[in-house]
Amino acid sequence: MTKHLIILGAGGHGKVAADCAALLGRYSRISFLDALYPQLQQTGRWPVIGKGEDVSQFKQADTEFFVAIGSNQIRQKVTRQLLTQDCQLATLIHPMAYVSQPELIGAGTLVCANAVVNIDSKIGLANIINTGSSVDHDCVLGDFVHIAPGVRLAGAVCIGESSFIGIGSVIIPGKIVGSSCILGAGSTLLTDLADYAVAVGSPAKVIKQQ
Ligand SMILES: CC(=O)SCCNC(=O)CCNC(=O)[C@H](O)C(C)(C)COP(=O)(O)OP(=O)(O)OC[C@H]1O[C@@H](n2cnc3c(N)ncnc32)[C@H](O)[C@@H]1OP(=O)(O)O
Repeated sequence: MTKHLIILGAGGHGKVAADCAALLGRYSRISFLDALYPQLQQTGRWPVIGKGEDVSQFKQADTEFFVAIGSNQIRQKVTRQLLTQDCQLATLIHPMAYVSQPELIGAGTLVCANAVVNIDSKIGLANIINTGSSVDHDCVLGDFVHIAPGVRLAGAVCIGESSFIGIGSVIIPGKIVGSSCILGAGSTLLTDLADYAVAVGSPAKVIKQQ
């Protein structure tokens, strides 16, 4: 337990990531970088030690980084910047989550408490599989996807890059959601969604294109 975890983004989602990381017992230190530093010195029980642009200053052989930014677009940008700088990304799977094949979870992803990722489901880079959500068998999630708390993805659902599936929504088996889509809170998706669609309701209807 000698590694230092540095989390970018000291908001609520960052604290959830730190709480998960602390339970894993892999890290001797957990710290944050945030744009509000130096005014912001602490979040939860963890120190804020610099700004996001200070990454190179803190990069050591024993350091892992985690991007805790809810916006899929900003998380994508910051994650790509870290990869360009050869930073090691942490993958955080809460000890109370069930993940059938951890090797199919992309780097930089957080799987929160009580989430389930069932057999043969593949999760891309820097996803958020939020609290109590389930991704059933044979799903394929692209990079930078956010599955909000309590979502239910049935078997063989595909979600394109940077799409957001809102809290408590449901997608029936085999449906395909394009890239950069938004499915509103509490929706039930019975059809495929084209790229950039925003859909809401039960059954979900497209209300606009992003
Ligand atoms: C731990 C965490 O907190 S993780 C974060 C979880 N957060 C979420 O899940 C947020 C989900 N967000 C939503 O559902 C939002 O309402 C969005 C993104 C779908 C739409 O937001 P906006 O683009 O601002 O749309 P807006 O609020 O203007 O609504 C547009 C119309 O869609 C309707 N609408 C919006 N969301 C929904 C919804 N979830 N279900 C049904 N109808 C909806 C509105 O009532 C409105 O209808 P009207 O035109 O007849 O008045």
